Amino acid sequence: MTIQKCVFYGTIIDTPDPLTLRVRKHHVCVVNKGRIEIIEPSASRNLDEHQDYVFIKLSESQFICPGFVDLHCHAPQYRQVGSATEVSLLEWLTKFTFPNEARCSDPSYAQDLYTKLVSRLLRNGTTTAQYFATIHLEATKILAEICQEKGQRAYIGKVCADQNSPDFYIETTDEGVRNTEEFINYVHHMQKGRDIAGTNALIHPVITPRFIPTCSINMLSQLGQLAKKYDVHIQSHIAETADQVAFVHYLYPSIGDGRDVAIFRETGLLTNKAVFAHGVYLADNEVDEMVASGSGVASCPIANFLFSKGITAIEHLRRRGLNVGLGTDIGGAYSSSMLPVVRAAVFANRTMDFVSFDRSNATLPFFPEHKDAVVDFKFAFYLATLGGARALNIDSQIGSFEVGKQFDALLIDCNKESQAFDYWNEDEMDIIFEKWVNAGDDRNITGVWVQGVKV
Ligand SMILES: Nc1nc2[nH]cnc2c(=O)[nH]1
Ligand SMILES: [Zn+2]
Repeated sequence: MTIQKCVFYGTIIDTPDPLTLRVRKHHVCVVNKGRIEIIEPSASRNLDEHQDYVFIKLSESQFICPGFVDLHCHAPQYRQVGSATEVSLLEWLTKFTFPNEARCSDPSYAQDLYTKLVSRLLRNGTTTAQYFATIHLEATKILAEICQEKGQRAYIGKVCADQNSPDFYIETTDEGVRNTEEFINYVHHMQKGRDIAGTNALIHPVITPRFIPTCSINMLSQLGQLAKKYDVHIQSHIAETADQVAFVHYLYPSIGDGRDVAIFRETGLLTNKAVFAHGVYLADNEVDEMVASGSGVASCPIANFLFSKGITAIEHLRRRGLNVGLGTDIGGAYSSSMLPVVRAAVFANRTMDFVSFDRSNATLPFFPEHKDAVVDFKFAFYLATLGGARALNIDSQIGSFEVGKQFDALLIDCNKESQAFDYWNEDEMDIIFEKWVNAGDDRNITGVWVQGVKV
């Protein structure tokens, strides 16, 4: 991997906010040391001064757009993607997922699986991923090394679980906390001296209590202390299914109101660096508390259809001020590409309009009001790029194309022989983009850059 100085010339597309598809035709985007130096209409630019740069002229069917941010992905579950889609969450965990994740006690198994996963996600255009690994320190370090080597921006957590887990896949409180601290130090050490763009490291450690049922309060509190000591990111699951919410209340009825948000708050895990998956069954007062803490939600609409029997009410949450992005939730869900997740977010939120119709007596905790802006393809694309970056607190670095931001980008060609839809060159660029989002796939992704490096 070499650091490239590049000039892209052609169409640049991004979503600076949920309602705006910004299409900049006939522009130059100059990238140096991983960052965007210049974005300007090409007519105003004399390129002579960039003669030592690699010049990439896009054709009429091509554009560049931001790489995807997958906010919630279980790396070991890549082995089971596409299977076990017919059971409830708690059954799925005990029957399929815990035995599968336990296999990562073997480092060579993890090496092979994680190599396949990271290659696949990069091919699918995921330039940033937030990963749950497993309880195993060694395998989690392997995942960090693979992301670094392949050049994917990654937020990685060693999963913590000291209760309500099978004998073959559990750790003591001490092991979980000690190995989390060792992993944080390991990653911080890995990043020393690598800082290609002058600021951001590529790999980041994340404190990762699996979900409240598998963690003692002692473990959660010690993890909260680690989060404070190292000022690092946090991830877990929150308000995902009715069973899970009930289980948490049964375990910890007297900690706050016995619900996820209160317990994360009481244990120091509700911070502005925390991203929680799902958030389907959040009450409005809980949303407001999350907003005040600066934490965010990773909506995983495919998994929500399969497990949650509910929908993350994206626009409702956003309107209250919550940061929301999207996650594949590999492998509770069956897509390893963010494009089907974008489409599912549109479907799920569109569904709210008519599922709620004529159900005046039903209690629908997941969408208390539903007169919100439509989550359309551009809104969902925003969530999968800048929205996710914002939830991770790195929206000043990635997620859209601005001078000074790092260049995490995809080169999309909508006129490939093998692609899944047809190309008409009289279509406007915004239509071509929409068609790719709705009908395209990785066959259209002809280049992927992270921090200005082609990966
Ligand atoms: N979707 C999902 N929910 C969880 N809750 C606890 N663990 C998991 C998991 O692996 N996937
Ligand atoms: Zn998950």
